[in-house]
Amino acid sequence: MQKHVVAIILAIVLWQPLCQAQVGNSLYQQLGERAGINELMTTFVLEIAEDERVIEHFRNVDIERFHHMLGEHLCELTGGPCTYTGADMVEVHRGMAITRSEFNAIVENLIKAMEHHQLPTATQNRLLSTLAELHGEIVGQ
Ligand code: HEM
Repeated sequence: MQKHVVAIILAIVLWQPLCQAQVGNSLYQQLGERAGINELMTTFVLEIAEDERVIEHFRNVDIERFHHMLGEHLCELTGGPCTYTGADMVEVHRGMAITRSEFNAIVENLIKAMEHHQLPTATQNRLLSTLAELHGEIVGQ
């Protein structure tokens, strides 16, 4: 009996730092911090540029600013040490009448970019679910 108690206490003591390490492992870190996000956004923007389904929206966009703002936004959103200085999501997408299919096309582009950078599936899913929460602020505005 005493052996079991010791084993349980040992398991708890050993398990705790493991759990704490996971909490510290932010999505920002999993994406490779600012440099990783920057590279991911470069590939993402290139994917968008080749996508006939959405390219019309980006015809007159300052791509350099767009790329920078995307990175800043993602950095803040994933727990990184950044302050997003761009426009509010509803405000910037207002009047674009973005459809669900267009939103899905953008998500597909992001998945392609994440695959290109060989991000683990768990990291990809974490990012996708974070962005899915923005759906209502972007589609149909
Ligand atoms: C989760 C999905 C999305 C996120 C997180 C997102 C985020 C952003 C961010 C951070 C900006 C920069 C704002 C600024 O310059 O101040 C932006 C701009 C823009 N977004 Fe999105 N966006 C998303 C989906 C979409 C979709 C689906 C489309 C169209 C198919 C789209 C079209 C645009 C365009 C055209 C701009 C440039 C606006 C301009 O500079 O005038 N976005 N978006």
